[in-house]
Amino acid sequence: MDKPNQMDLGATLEHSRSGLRDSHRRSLTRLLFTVTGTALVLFAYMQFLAGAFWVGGAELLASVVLFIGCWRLKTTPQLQQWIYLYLASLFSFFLIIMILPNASVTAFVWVLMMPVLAYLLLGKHEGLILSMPFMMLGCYFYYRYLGSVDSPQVAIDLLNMVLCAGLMLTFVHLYEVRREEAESRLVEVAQTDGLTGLPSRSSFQATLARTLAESERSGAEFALVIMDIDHFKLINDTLGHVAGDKVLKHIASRLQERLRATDFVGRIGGEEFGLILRNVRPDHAFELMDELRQVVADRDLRYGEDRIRVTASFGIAHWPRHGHTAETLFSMADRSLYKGKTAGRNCVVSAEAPGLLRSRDILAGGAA
Ligand SMILES: Nc1nc2c(ncn2[C@@H]2O[C@H](COP(=O)(O)OP(=O)(O)OP(=O)(O)O)[C@@H](O)[C@H]2O)c(=O)[nH]1
Repeated sequence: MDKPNQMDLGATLEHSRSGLRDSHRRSLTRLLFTVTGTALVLFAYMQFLAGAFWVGGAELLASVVLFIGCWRLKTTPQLQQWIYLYLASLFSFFLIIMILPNASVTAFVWVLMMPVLAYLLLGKHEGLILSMPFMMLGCYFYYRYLGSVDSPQVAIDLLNMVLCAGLMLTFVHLYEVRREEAESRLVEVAQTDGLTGLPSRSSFQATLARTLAESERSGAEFALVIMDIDHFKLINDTLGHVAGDKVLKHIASRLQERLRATDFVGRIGGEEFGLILRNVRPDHAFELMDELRQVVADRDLRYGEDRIRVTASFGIAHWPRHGHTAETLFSMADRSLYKGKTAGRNCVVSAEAPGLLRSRDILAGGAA
């Protein structure tokens, strides 16, 4: 049962990460548009002073487009297209100022800026694909600018440029690879419970929110279950916290073993687990959880000379019958769990209104 949970967690992580990336890239791109637009106004002014009216006019026009873009970038869904358009135009502009008849040698320093901008805004794959051809063209234009490579001094100049550009691209690429790895690791740690390896509370809540949104669209029913180990404090107090930790891991494995591929389980508190059972009717959810309750109660855990046997109580709330929001469903499931605890534990209670649907043991009056 590892796979479905990892898939769900992966999707949740990816969603939150891309959300972060999107807002970060949006503000970074807006900043770059503002800086480039302002710089172009200054360049246009100087071009007008120098009498190059058509170049100045073009730069002024480009700055107007950038300022409009800066405003549009706040909300546009076409962020990627804007970034591509910006980078391709900017890099082309760099190349044009390199091949102008009276080009300054300093124009070629922009070749080194290409990978920095492309990787910042597009990431490692698309950044590499976009910056590499422009950088190669920039180096070629530098070679043309130098004329024939007929002296060691000219060869050194060319080598300086090519080596510097190659190293810049390599280092920016390596940095981005390491940064992405570190980011993935960090998000994974934040979203996973360190003890059981199950998704953490925040990951569970994100999956619940996504499941709710999907169900609102498709109408597919689902159940939210809160499971709590009975008298867990007693295990800690009598056998120690190491034994308590082993029990938590043991329970996490049982839950993962028994659930279906479409279900989701996370550790939402100390000895509390949350389950999302998708596409399930209330009576089936109840039966499934009662089976699980039986499995937990029947399978004991070896701990040195001891054998630990635990039971758990389950509270179920069903969408849409018991609520439409995560808060309502949580509180309904919690209330059912509390009823189960006060009714003797080792039972499943569903938030069925107006009556109370309880597991067979409780109905028979024989809770363990
Ligand atoms: N070993 C261990 N214990 C934990 C962990 N997290 C919480 N606990 C303990 O879990 C216990 C929970 O106790 P209670 O909330 O009183 O619940 P309970 O003893 O299970 O009683 P009922 O829920 O009423 O059946 C506390 O003693 C916590 O210290 C953990 O990660 N490891």
